[in-house]
Amino acid sequence: MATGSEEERDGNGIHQTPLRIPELLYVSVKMENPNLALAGNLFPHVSCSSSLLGDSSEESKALSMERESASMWELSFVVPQYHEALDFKFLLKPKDINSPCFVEEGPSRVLIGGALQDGARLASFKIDNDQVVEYRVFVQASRVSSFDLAASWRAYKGHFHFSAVRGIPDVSINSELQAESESVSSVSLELDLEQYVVPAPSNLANTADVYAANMTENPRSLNSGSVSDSYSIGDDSVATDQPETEMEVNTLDPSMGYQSSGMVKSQSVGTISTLRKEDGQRVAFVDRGVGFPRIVKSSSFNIIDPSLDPDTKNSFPAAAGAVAAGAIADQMLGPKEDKHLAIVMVSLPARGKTFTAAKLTRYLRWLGHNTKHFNVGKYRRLKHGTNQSADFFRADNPEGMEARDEVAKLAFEDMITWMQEGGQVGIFDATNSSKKRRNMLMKLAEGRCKIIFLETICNDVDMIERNIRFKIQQSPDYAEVPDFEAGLRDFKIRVANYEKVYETVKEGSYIKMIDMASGRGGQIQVNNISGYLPGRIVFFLMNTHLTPRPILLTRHGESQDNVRGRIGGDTELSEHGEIYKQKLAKFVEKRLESERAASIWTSTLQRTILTAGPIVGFPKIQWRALDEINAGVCDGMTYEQIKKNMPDDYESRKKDKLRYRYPRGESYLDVIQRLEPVIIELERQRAPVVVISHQAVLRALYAYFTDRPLKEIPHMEVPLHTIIEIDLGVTGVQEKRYKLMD
Ligand SMILES: Nc1ncnc2c1ncn2[C@@H]1O[C@H](COP(=O)(O)OP(=O)(O)O)[C@@H](O)[C@H]1O
Ligand SMILES: O=P(O)(O)OC[C@H]1O[C@@](CO)(OP(=O)(O)O)[C@@H](O)[C@@H]1O
Repeated sequence: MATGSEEERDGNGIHQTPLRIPELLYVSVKMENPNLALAGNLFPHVSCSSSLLGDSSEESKALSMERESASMWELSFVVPQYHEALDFKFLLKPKDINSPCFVEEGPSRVLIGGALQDGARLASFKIDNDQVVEYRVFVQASRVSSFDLAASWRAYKGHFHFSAVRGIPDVSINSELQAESESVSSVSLELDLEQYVVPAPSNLANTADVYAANMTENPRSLNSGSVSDSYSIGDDSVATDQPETEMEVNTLDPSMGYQSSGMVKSQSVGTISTLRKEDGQRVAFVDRGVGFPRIVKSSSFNIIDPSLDPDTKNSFPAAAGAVAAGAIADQMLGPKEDKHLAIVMVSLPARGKTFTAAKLTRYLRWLGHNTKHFNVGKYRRLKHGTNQSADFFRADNPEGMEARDEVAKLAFEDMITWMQEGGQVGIFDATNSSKKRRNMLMKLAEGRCKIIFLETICNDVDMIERNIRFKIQQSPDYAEVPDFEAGLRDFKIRVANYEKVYETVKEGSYIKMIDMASGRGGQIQVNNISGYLPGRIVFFLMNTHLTPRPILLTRHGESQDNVRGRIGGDTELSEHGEIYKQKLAKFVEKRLESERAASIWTSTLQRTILTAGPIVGFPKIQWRALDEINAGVCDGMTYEQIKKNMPDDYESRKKDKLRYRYPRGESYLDVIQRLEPVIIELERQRAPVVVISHQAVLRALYAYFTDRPLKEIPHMEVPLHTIIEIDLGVTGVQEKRYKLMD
C-alpha cells in the first residue's frame, strides 16, 4: 500500500524506493528544401547556446543535421520534459570548411516543452549574390521514458549500428558524398543513352525471347549422337556443360530471327514456323530445339576436370564450401536413392511450371549441381507432332491418355538413365496433375531417385489470362495455327480438360507455391522436406517472383592498380576511373530517374565505393561478399611477376582457373559460393539494383543470370567502363550493354 512518503514497504517489510521514471522529450527538428540545384552542396546545421545541446553557439561547433532523404535533413535530441528555453539558429555550411557559412535570417528560434514559440516560419538564407534559399521547418516532440530510450538504444546498437570501413559507413544515404554531385556536371553524357549501347558478346542472355521448354533435354531414343560425346559449337575452344541447349542456340544466326520476311527456316529441324503477335501479325518464330542441332564435333575440346563434366559418373557438385559439404553430408547419411533428386512439377497449364523449372535449373547449375530439365511437352511434340487439338488432352480420350503417359514414361526413364550416369537433380516438367500420373512416376522412381513434387498454384485470373496469351505466342503447339484467337480458344479448352481431373498434391514430399508470382505475399507450403539441397531449393523459391526490374552490373572505374597491371589491392581510381564514376552517376540518374526505390550496392573496397560516390538519391550498401576474388599471397603482384616467381601456381591456374585457389586466397568456386546470398537478395528485390563490383565477382553474377556453365565463368568478358543491364521480365532475362567510355 502506498505510504504517501518517498518510500514503500514490500511484503517482507523491506523499505523500497518507488521507481520514478523521468519523463523525457524526444525532439526531432527537420528542414526541407527540394531545390537541390541551389542547396545541394550546403549542409544544414543547428547552433544553440544551451548546454543541453552541448553549447554549439560557435559556428565551428554547430551540430550537423543528418540527411533523411534527398531534400530532408534532421536533427534529433532528448531533453527533460521541463527543460530551459532553447535558443537556436539554423546554419548552412559549405563542404569546404574554410569557406564562410550562412546563418539564417531573422531572430533566434525558441523551443520550450518541445514546441517552437514563433511557429515554424521558413528558414531563409542569403547566399551568394543575395540569392535567397528557403527551407521549411518542422519540429515534432514525443514523450518517452528513459526505459523506452534505453530499449531503443539497445535495439539500435544490436541491429542497426552499422560498422564503418576506413571511416566510410557500410550503409549510407548519400550523406557526405553528396557534395561530389557538383563535379559530375563537368563531365558530359549524351541525353540519349541508346548511343552508348554496344552488342553483348552473345545473345544467349535473351531468354525472354525463347520458349523455355525448347531449351530442355532432347529424348535419348531420338538423339543422333552418343550423350557422353563431348561437343563444342561455333567457337570450338569453348567447353560447355549443357551440350544440347547450347548447340541449339548457337546454330541460329540471331539476325535471322527478325528478318522482314517474317519466316525463318529452323536450321535444326527444317520446320518453318512463325511467332504470332496478338494482332495477328506474324513475326519470326525462333524454333530452338524441337529437333536436332547442327553438331560440330570438336577436336580441341578439353574437359578440365572430370567432375565438371555432366556426363561422367560423378554425383558430387562442382562446388566449394557449404554447397559441397551439404551435398556430401546428404549423400553419405541419406538412403541410396537420395543421391539423385527428381523435382516433379505439378500444375494446370500456364501456371509457370516451365518458367520455374528453367529458373531452378539455372540456379542449381550455378551452385555446381549437375541439373537437367526434362520437358514432357517437348517429347510429345517430337513423338506426336505439334498440332494436337484440345481433344488430345481430354481425360476421357483413351488414345490421348495412352500417348501422354507413354511420353511421360519415356522422359522419366531418360532422366533416370542420366542420373545413373552421374546426374544429380532432374527437373521433370509436365502437368502431372492427377494422383494416378504421380503414382506412376513414384513407381518408376522406386529405389532409383527421391521425388519432391513442386506444385505452382495461381488464383489471379488476370495473370492466368496473360500467361495463356504468352503460351499462344511462344509455344510451338500453336506455331502453325494462323489465327491467334482460334489458338486462344483451343488452349482454354485444353486447360478446362485438365481442370476436370486436377488433384492438388497431398502425397509424398512436396513444395507448393501459392500465388507467389507477384512477390507480394503468397504462400509456400512444404511437407516432408529435409536435407541440404531441398532446403536450399525451398529458400530460393521463397525469394523469387515475377516483378520486372533491371539489374545494372558494372566494374568500378579503372583503379591505379589496374593501370599498373597489379591484381587485387585497394587503390583509388585512376584519372580515367574518375571520369567514369561521374559518367556512371549521370547514367544512373537518367536510367533510373523514375525508380525511387532503387539501391546501389558496392563491395567494401574503395575503388567501388569511390565509383559510387557521385551517385545521388539512392541508398548505398556495401557488401563484403561483393569484394574481388582474394588473390592471397599474390595480392598486389602483376601476372608477369606471378609467372616469374610462382611458375607452378601460374600454370595450375592456367589449367583450371575455376578451381585454382590462390595460396591463402580464393578460387572462383569460392567466390560463387560466397555470392549465393547476393543472388538470393537480387532475386528477392523488387526494385532496380546497381551492383558496382569487380571482374571475377561480376563474371560469376553474370553467369547466373545468363545461365552460362561454371567452367566459362573465369574467362568471360566483363570490360571496364561498361554497364551490363540485365532485365528480369515476366518471360525471362534480357541483356543490354552500355559502354560509356574506352
Ligand atoms: N508461380 C507462377 N505463377 C503464375 N505464373 C507464373 C509463375 N511463374 C511464372 N509464371 C508466368 O507464367 C508464364 C507461363 O509459364 P509456363 O512456365 O510456360 O507455364 P506452364 O509450364 O505451367 O504451362 C511465364 O511466362 C511467367 O510469366
Ligand atoms: O581471375 P582473373 O582473370 O585474374 O581476374 C580477376 C582480377 O581482376 C582484377 C583486375 O586485374 O579485378 P579488379 O579490376 O577489381 O581489380 C584483379 O584485382 C583480380 O585479381
